[in-house]
Amino acid sequence: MESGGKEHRMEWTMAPSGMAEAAGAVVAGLLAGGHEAYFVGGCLRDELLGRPVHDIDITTSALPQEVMDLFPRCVPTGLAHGTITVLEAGHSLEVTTYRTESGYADHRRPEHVVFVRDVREDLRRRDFTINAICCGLDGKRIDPFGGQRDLKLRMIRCVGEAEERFDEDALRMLRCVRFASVLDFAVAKNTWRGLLRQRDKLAHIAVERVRAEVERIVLGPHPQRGLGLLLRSGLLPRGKAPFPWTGRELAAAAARTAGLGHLQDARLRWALLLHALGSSAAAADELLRAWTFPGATRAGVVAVLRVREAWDAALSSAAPEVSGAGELLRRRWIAAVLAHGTSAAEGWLTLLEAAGATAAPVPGAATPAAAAVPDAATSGAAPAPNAAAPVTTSQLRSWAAAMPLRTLGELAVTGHEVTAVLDKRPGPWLGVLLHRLLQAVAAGDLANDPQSLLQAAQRMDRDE
Ligand SMILES: Nc1ccn([C@@H]2O[C@H](COP(=O)(O)OP(=O)(O)OP(=O)(O)O)[C@@H](O)[C@H]2O)c(=O)n1
Repeated sequence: MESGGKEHRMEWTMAPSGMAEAAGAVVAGLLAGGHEAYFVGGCLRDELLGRPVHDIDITTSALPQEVMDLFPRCVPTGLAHGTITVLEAGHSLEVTTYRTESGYADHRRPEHVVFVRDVREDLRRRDFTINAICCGLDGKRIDPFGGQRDLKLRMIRCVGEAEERFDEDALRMLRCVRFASVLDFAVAKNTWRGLLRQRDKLAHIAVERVRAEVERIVLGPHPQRGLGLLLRSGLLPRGKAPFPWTGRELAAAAARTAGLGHLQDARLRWALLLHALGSSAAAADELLRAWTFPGATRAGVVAVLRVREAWDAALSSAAPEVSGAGELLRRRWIAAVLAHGTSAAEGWLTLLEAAGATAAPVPGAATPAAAAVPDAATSGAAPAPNAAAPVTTSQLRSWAAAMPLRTLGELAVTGHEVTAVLDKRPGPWLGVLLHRLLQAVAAGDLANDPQSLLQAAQRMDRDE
């Protein structure tokens, strides 16, 4: 489709390269076909805010069939709701016919969609004023509900009656909290009141969709603000999603997670949150599964919490007054790194530092002398273990950095060589023995050469 957009005045500065041109070409094609067409929704909100634009949506007076006739390269992604995805210059652009909606029996999707001819009717059905602005190729905006004013005021406000908007689609309540959190906007009084009245209806929304919104809040730039709003909204405990905490527990956790926004790694944000909520690794695993998290994210979060549990157990077994407690802690830390991996161990230290930045109590830190305290200072060689001083995160990092190896594959002997020298058939004993060798080498007790390892294997087997 020809761009035909020489007089094109809508300037996109925040859209990925090529997307604005492709969207412009689609709008121009619709206009050339005798229809109305505008850029609409989140793309304009983000462009006006100077935030990255991810998709450019188009709204048009053309009926779905008319859109398909004009653009042969298209996919009828939501035909019943009037949405056609047009493929243009390598970009997918959603083109939706002006429509109104009614009869939201399940508080999720409209039962009836009526195609209309006036773009203002289409804007009226949208959730928030800041999402109900459209703009033509010529750069002229249509903004019947004061969306640009609300962008300036930094305000989330429903289009029309908030209660109605939330009743139509209960997910909009979480979108409201998400936009307020991510954009750091306030929520207009009437909108908030409507949300509080409708909050029970979130129970109608599928857990995946709830999770996706909560995820955007937790992983966004102002997670603390989002959590505070979630708490005040009372949305989550009423939702269908498994959410085992009381408001009081959530409030306590929110107070302990001020470092959340500083964590870059998504896995660590969830781990810190679950840590602050006092969730065990096993409970977190179950919860993240119920929340339909992808397996890799779940495993990453759980591994970090398992390091915490290993470290808690180490602290409670190594009372500072016991002689050699520092050395015991060093060995237990090394065992935790071996068992759960360097990345999870490093994640736990980063998390401790984020929690420590807010003076969060560290579970397991029963004896102040033996608590792991955040200490961002880098240090070179591992200092001599000293139980009389608190174990700092830099100390734990040094202990880990001094490990000569981390995996069984790095041992200078194979299982086959061990079974040969012991003249035994392989069995579960072999894994146990190899791990003991690994731990001994990692802790610096044993050299990683075949002779030392095979002698140690014979000793361990004898002492069995
Ligand atoms: N529950 C919803 C979801 C969307 N919309 C409307 O559809 C547009 C596009 O929705 P979507 O792509 O889901 O969200 P965006 O607003 O573009 O923002 P984001 O991508 O950040 O979710 C929104 O701007 C809004 O006008 C709505 O009214 N109600």
